[in-house]
Amino acid sequence: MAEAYSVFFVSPFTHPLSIHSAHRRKAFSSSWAIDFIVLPSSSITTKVHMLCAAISSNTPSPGPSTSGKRLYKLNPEVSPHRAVSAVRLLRIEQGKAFADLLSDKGRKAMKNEMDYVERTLGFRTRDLEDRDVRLVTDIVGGAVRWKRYLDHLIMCLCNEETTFRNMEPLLLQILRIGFYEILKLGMPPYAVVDENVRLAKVSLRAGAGNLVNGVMRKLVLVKEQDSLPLPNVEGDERAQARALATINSHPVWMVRRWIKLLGQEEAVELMNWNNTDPTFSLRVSQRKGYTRADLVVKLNDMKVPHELSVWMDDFVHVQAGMQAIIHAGLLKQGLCSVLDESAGLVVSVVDPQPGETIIDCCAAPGGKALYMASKLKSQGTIWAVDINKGRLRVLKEASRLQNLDDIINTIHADIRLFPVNYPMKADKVLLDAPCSGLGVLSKKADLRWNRRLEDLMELKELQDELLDAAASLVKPGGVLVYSTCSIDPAENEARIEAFLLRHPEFDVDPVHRFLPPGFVTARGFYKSNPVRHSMDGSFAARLIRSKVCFA
Ligand SMILES: C[S@@+](CC[C@H](N)C(=O)[O-])C[C@H]1O[C@@H](n2cnc3c(N)ncnc32)[C@H](O)[C@@H]1O
Repeated sequence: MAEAYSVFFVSPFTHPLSIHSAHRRKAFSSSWAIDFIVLPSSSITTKVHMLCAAISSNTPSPGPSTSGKRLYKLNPEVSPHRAVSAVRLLRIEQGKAFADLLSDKGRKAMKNEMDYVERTLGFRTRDLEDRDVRLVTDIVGGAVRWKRYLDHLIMCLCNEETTFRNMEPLLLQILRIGFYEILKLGMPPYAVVDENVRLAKVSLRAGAGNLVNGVMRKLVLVKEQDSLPLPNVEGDERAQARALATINSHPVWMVRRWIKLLGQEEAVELMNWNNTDPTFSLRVSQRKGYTRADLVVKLNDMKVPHELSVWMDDFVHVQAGMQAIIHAGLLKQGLCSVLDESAGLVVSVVDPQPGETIIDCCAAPGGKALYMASKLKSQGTIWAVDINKGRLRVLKEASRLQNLDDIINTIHADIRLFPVNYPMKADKVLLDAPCSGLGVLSKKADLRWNRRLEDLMELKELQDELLDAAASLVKPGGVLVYSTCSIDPAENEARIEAFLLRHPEFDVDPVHRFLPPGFVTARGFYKSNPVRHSMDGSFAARLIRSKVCFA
């Protein structure tokens, strides 16, 4: 069993070596601070305790001490990425964290992660290095995406179904991590088993370690024999959907819906896309006098693998290395921003022109508002409205960073009440509506598990209300663009057809002249397909308000 380590504070008046000499072989100096030493708990003899007590009355007890230093329990035998991943997965399951990119966050966030480890597991590990952060990002994102698949295998390999059903949450996370590392990351199986057994033992108890050992060794065996217990895709439509949902780790309702809408082959391709590691696009901030060629030079210097967007002149597609981009400060300096190409194409549909007034009805955190503002070339105004104050603050800060704050005005409001309080009309109105996000499941690992079929129905009502409000802000002859990051027709085409019935003063303006042909539907709407276009799934309809007054 792994040994727990304790960190002892050494009085500034006593040299740590005096404790080293008291316990010569097993003690080593803490890497955090020169006034701490680390000792295996089992070797903390009375002699050491006495020595510690003698050298300083400041020796801290667990928790904050009067000297401001704390007694940490360090476990250097548990790998930091594994402890952090287990605790983060636990917090995601409890609804206390998102499975977002950990590598986006700075050092402070990493320290927070270790604080959670200490609070949850009762010890800290050594600090996370960059490599560990990347591993945590991969493991947390992957274990969340593959949850249904992993749980199915864990359940099959437990002796009793009840063992799985009654499994304590932390133990389940440890098994998910181990299964994911072996099955999807291809890590050396026996090393993974050993490490996960150790984590279960030190964070729970010996019996938990034995269970992890038994279940994971069975996994290694069935994997070697190429006989993973996965369901066959057979039976009626519901049974097939259930099997595909397990194999591809998605909720059954989504699979059934996609098979109905797209057919089985395309539904499986879509699930494969959702399960791949997300890639990102960067938009160059031309307002800062920066060109795509400048950005490419920087990315080459940083050895970040990238490709020029084939669809838009100011976009670069990045396969990996977001951490390096963030650390280099490119986003903070406002030289570029993260924006998926599919969102950029929505702005192409709006086609902002210098001198125009544009209302962005659901603007925060501002990806599209900022891009639209940069296209106005210092002439025109964007009214960026959003109901969420915090997200609006992010938009405001980004507009300042990108020198666009002379164009963008932020307004905190519910767009449904906005026309009453701000009786204005604009040349163009963009409604980027709240939606299910079914087009961005590769980027948002946990979203699939938080969505229900009923959400689509509830969102429809909100989308209709927002559309009615947005329509009243369009001047005669002006343009209304409705967009979502969903691939579901109920939130897209169906909303527009229902809107046109309620608003005969609007007509569809087909988007052919703004987009490459592969993105335009027969009805003249914009639609990106994750599998076909290797970007998020988005939708937009461009509608023109008649110049004639309707009664
Ligand atoms: C899809 S996001 C918008 C993304 C944004 N257009 C961008 O490009 O970054 C939807 C936004 O709608 C906002 N929202 C939801 N209900 C709203 C309402 N009644 N009035 C105004 N904004 C609302 C949410 O706060 C959220 O920021």
